[in-house]
Amino acid sequence: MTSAIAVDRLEVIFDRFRALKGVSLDVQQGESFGLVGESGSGKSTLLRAITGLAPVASGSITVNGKTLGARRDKAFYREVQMVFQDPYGSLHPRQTVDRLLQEPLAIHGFADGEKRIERALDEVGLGNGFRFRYAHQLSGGQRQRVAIARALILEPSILLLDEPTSALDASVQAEVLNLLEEVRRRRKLTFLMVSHDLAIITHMCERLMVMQGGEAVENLVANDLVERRVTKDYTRNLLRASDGFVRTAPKQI
Ligand SMILES: Nc1ncnc2c1ncn2[C@@H]1O[C@H](COP(=O)(O)OP(=O)(O)OP(=O)(O)O)[C@@H](O)[C@H]1O
Repeated sequence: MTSAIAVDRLEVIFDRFRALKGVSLDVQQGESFGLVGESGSGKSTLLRAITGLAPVASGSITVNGKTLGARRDKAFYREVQMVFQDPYGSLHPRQTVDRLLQEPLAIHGFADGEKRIERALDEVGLGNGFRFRYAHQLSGGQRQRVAIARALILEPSILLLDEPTSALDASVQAEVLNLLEEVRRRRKLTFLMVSHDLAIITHMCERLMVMQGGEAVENLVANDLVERRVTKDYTRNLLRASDGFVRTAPKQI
């Protein structure tokens, strides 16, 4: 089967700083894959490199069988969409939900906007009643639902999720994670998801990669984390650091 995302020996260099030092990754179509690691390990940089927002020095990125060049074209954004951590920063507060959803449709020249907007709002559990509200009138969870609707409206096959719930309260977090999981099942999406919360990764992802200092430390299946079957001290320390995850995970998510 063609991989959804194949990253091969990717190097990202900011000025002289090597943020990614030859990282390789293979995510199957329909799979949910997690990236974990301490702050600064390069998780977001990897997502940003895939979307063309980080300076790739060498290596390759292949999406659904197509190796990407330096620029991302419109076709790429129909396949791959990103959801960011902060729904306050990623949505313009003085725009209506309708306007926020119209924007990608206009860029991509879709004629069936009405239908798509209704479907997307419905799918994220907001409904048409939210359509003419302003982003600043929404709660954090509602905003993140709008951000998800905006990502889905072009019907991508891959979502890159960068800490999509870490700015939300715990109860809202669980709702948004459940929504993402439902959407993934329904649309058979591929997820590549960054989280510092190992509980979230073990619940949402089938496999994961542990990163440190711009390198891959180890690749695991989610159950390895649950059963603490890890080979590297670094991963063991990550597990220890997120000790609460074992106690709270099963109920909350
Ligand atoms: N635009 C940039 N210019 C210079 N350095 C950058 C830039 N973006 C990221 N970096 C550096 O690259 C390294 C990796 O950053 P990245 O944001 O990918 O880490 P992360 O694992 O996602 O961390 P966090 O969990 O804190 O978000 C860090 O040392 C960061 O300072």
